[in-house]
Amino acid sequence: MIEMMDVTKQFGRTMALKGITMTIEKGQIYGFVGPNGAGKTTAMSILSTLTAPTSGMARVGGYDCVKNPKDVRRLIGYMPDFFGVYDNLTAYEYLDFYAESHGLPVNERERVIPQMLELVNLTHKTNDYVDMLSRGMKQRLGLARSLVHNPEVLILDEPASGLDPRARIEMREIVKALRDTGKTILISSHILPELAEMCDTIGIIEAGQLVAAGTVADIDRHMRGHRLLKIRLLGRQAELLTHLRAVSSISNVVAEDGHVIAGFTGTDAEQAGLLASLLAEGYPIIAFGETEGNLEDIFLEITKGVGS
Ligand SMILES: Nc1ncnc2c1ncn2[C@@H]1O[C@H](COP(=O)(O)OP(=O)(O)OP(=O)(O)O)[C@@H](O)[C@H]1O
Repeated sequence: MIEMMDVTKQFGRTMALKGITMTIEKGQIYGFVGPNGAGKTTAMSILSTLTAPTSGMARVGGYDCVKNPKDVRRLIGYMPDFFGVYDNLTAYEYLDFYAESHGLPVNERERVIPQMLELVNLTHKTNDYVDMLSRGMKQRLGLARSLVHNPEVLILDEPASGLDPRARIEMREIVKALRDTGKTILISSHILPELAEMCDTIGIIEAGQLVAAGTVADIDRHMRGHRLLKIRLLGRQAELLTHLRAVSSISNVVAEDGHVIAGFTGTDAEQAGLLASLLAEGYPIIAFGETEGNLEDIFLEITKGVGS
């Protein structure tokens, strides 16, 4: 349903995208995760036909985003990360304005808009002015706006940004409900565990490149052989940090909550050897093992903070 083939985008001297290739099947929910400036918004705005790629090809529903933008726009609902709202319109009028601009006739608008307001839990705000709504409500109204023409594909750029935990959960539940209606969804977020729960596939993007993509389990597998060791000891922590930083199979050594965490690329036997050597050096170790990589750890391991 969504395809990008070696897409690049250059803004002046900045290469915002350096060759992104990805496919999203119909009915899938795909999560883009990446640090600030990674290129998520740029990729989404290319798919939404608002930005032309410098090279490569982007298609939605088989239509080329550059050659057939009207066909693409009919198929997609785009919720940008920042969107203006009109101060002197009510929630109903706001949606009516967008529905009309999509060419929906009056009777259709009268049918659809209350449904959209209900979907995003804003029925009670139907006649309230948009600028009086809370941030979470405005985000939900923005989502409703992207849905008024019943698009098959949704492109949601950080729909939960700036929301409190309850509003995030509400937004997540709405996105899941939309997934259950069979829509294909591309969503970006910094909220990694939420994406893991919602998405079929996660793409980790950094400095304009897709550095890993697959199911959460795939990405985890990709990271095997790059396990995280967690060591707890009674003293000599600073000394251990220096010691580990000099070991070639170890990277990213940090002290965290009374533990030492280190990336390790060695084999099981080498891991056993490392423990034996640390004990032989007299380090007072009380726990030594691998930590379960959650999505947050995996993300931090894969991305090194380039370009953020
Ligand atoms: N219109 C533009 N003109 C110049 N540079 C741009 C423009 N839009 C984006 N960029 C640059 O392209 C890079 C990617 O930006 P983009 O907004 O796509 O990242 P992002 O992953 O969405 O980040 P964030 O999480 O902060 O929204 C950044 O270096 C940004 O400064």
